[in-house]
This record gives sequence, C-alpha cells and structure tokens, in this order.
Amino acid sequence: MENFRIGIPSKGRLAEVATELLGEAGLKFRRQDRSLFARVRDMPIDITFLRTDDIPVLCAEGAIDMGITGSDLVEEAEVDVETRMKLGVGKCRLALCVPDETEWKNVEDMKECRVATSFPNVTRNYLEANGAKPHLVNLSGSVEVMISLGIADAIVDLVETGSTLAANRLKIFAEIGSYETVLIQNKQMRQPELADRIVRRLEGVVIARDYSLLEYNIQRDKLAEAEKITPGFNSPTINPLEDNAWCAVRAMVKRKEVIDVMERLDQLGASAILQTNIANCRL
Ligand SMILES: Nc1ncnc2c1ncn2[C@@H]1O[C@H](COP(=O)(O)OP(=O)(O)OP(=O)(O)O)[C@@H](O)[C@H]1O
Ligand SMILES: O=P(O)(O)OC[C@H]1O[C@H](OP(=O)(O)OP(=O)(O)O)[C@H](O)[C@@H]1O
Ligand SMILES: [Mg+2]
Repeated sequence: MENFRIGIPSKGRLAEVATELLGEAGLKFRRQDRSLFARVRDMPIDITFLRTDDIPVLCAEGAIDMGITGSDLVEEAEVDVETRMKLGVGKCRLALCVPDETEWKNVEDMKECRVATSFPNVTRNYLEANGAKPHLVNLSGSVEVMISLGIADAIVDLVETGSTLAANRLKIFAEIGSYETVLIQNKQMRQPELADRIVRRLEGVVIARDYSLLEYNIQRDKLAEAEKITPGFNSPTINPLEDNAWCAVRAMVKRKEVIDVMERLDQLGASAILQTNIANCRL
C-alpha cells in the first residue's frame, strides 16, 4: 500500500508551527533543501510540503490524506474536507476594516463599496448575508494598502495583533470569524486507523501545551473548596499524607489560569503548591 500522506506548509508562518507539532508528536522527518517530500522516521508516512492555501483543495481531491492549514483557508476554499482537530496555534480573526475616519455606521450602509481581499468567497458570503453587494478586488497580499492606493473603500483581511491595521490607519468595522490552525482529513480515508493514531498523538501534544500539572497539600476540611478551584481535566487525584488532617492533591490546570489558581489556593491555606509543565499526555 502507498504511504499515508500529510501535507504541511512549505513556507510562511505555519511551516515551522506544523513541523514542530508533528515532531513533538513523534513524527520526525528531515526536509532536504527545497525537496517537496520527506519520509517520517519509523512510520509509513510521507510529508508533502505545499502552499498553505492549496492544502484544503489538495486534501479534498485526495492528493494528501491529511493536512495542516488555517481554518480560514479551509472555509475560503469551499471544499468538502473533515476538520479533525484544532491545533491551538495560529489564532487570528478575519475582519472587515475601514479607514479610521469612516462615516459608515453599519454594514448595510456599504452597498456599493469596493472591498479588497484575498478571501473573496468568505467576504462575498458575509456581505451578501448582511445586505451589501460589494465590488470585490481580489488580491493575494498587502491588502491593507489598497485603500490609500485608492482602489478600495474597505478591506477584509486577517488581524492578529492589529498592528498592521494601526500602521495603515484602519480599524475593525465588523468581525467575520475567528480562525486557527487545524488538522484536516480527506473524507474517503484510506487508512482510518493510522489517521486516528496521528490524531491521538497530536491531541497529547496540544492538550499538554495548554495545561500544567499543579500539586499541593491542603487540610481535609478544605478539600471540597480546593476541588472547586482545581476540578482537574476529569477529576483531581487525592492522596493521603502522614498527618491525617492533610492530603495531597494533583490536578491539571489551564496554563493561562495557573497564577490565579495558585493565588486562590494560597489564600485557602494550601501549602507546597508546585507547577510542572507537561510535555505530552494521554487522558
Ligand atoms: N497575523 C496573521 N496574519 C496572517 N495569517 C495568520 C496570522 N496569524 C495566523 N495566521 C494563519 O496563517 C495562515 C497564513 O499562512 P501562510 O503559510 O500563508 O503564512 P504567511 O506568513 O502569511 O506566508 P506568506 O508570506 O506567503 O503570506 C493564515 O491563513 C492564518 O490561518
Ligand atoms: O494584526 P497583525 O498582527 O498586524 O497581523 C495581520 C497581518 O499579517 C498578515 O500579513 P502577512 O505578514 O502574512 O503578510 P502578507 O500580506 O504578505 O501575507 C495579514 O495579512 C495581515 O496583514
Ligand atoms: Mg500572509
């Protein structure tokens, strides 16, 4: 049987993100200079390096069995693929943006305007659903300068920090959607067991990146309250201590909440509160 194929971006901001994720999930490969293929060590899998925006259609057509790309590009491609999981990286929003000093009050006002974008399908669907029939100017990049070049009145583009908008004296008028990097798969999967194995491995890495392990000692009569602060992924692990009035608790906590949770445990009277980062996990 032919090797299973995973398509990942050959360049751009998602190229390294995808390689790193797969590597942490134990799918190791080395890309030779400019080569379009790499074989995964000890697994019947080939990695194909592709343009990020071609990955959805190539996956739908069966050129690759799975792919890593942006969910914005999946939506724009309007193809029939299955999204297996969100990868917790590459988060951004697609927004309709206008000059800072705009006089428009809402999207319906923008009936006859010219909109520059590299997302024509999503843009048309959104504007038509909101009662506007725009003239679309289709571009593949540098969309933000099109208003000052005089060829558009508004743009639809990705926003992450908002610094590109600010630099061009633009502001968000309406948010169209939130997106992130995803793992997609062809609908007629030839090797579903292998696909599930890859998903499980990636889940281990994605969840581990998102959580820390918190351990602490707490008086038994305060345990119920402590458990409310750290309910864990399923439930916390409780162990007895030599002093019967105390017990040890171990629970997974969202990394971005760790500081706040530690503070609340401290206030409750917990001691020896330790945070450990998790490299990988199976839950
Ligand atoms: N700030 C951002 N701007 C654009 N895309 C982002 C941003 N943050 C995350 N992404 C995601 O990355 C995808 C773009 O990936 P791509 O491989 O084209 O990277 P790139 O760095 O924009 O490359 P290029 O220089 O070819 O434009 C988007 O479709 C989106 O899913
Ligand atoms: O909100 P921000 O953090 O400023 O990020 C958003 C900007 O980043 C992307 O451009 P990119 O760097 O991919 O350049 P490109 O236009 O050449 O694709 C995107 O198209 C926006 O212009
Ligand atoms: Mg780009």
